[in-house]
Amino acid sequence: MSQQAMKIEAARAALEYVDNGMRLGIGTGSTAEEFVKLLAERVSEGLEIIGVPTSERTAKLCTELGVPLTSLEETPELDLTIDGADELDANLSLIKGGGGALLREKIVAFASKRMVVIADGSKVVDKLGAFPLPIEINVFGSGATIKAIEAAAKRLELAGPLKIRENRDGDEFKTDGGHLIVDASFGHICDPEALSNALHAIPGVVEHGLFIGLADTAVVAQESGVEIKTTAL
Ligand SMILES: O=C(CO)[C@H](O)[C@H](O)COP(=O)(O)O
Repeated sequence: MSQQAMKIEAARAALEYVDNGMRLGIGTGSTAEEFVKLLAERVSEGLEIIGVPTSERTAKLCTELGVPLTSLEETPELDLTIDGADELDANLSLIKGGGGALLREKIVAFASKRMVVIADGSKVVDKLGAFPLPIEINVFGSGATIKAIEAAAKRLELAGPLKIRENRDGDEFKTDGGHLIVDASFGHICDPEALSNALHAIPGVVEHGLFIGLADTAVVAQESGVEIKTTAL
């Protein structure tokens, strides 16, 4: 099965968690897009849900496909968020933000009673960190913030290149909120919680892509079929 086919299988299996009347957080990325397409089919057949998109990109796709949308201003509490991930470990701690939507994704997941992650098997790791950790930073003072991130990482015995993300045309990538993304190639992160706390202590860091204690279920598509991973909340 191709990776794309596995993404579709994970997205399809995640539909099982969606009930009529739910207020849904809707993720960003290629796996989440497969979920939106399948969700739109169910909506056209009569499923009644309302969704909060985690990016402008997801909002556009939902609107094109007829998935009804709301905002966290109108609907501040959600029943379920379904979203992809760049990496997930056995505790269902995640690295997210490969698509640059980590801030809205984290706000939406935090506003949800549950978060279900959809992924193909390549995203499952023993230790987080082979995928560079996306860190969203304010444009103001970005140089000082990057220095502070380096220093915080050093205190945790982490090191590695920090790279400001660029668009295909070589310009600085800007998030939907107008911030920069720094991709931090720290390698294996032995204590994700300590790194999370250290990054949150830096004023210029808006948010980071470590999602700890947010996901309770992962729907992972492998060659052999779909596997459900859960964590006791
Ligand atoms: O965090 C994300 C976007 O910010 C995505 O969920 C993550 O990058 C996974 O994307 P894909 O499903 O395309 O592999």
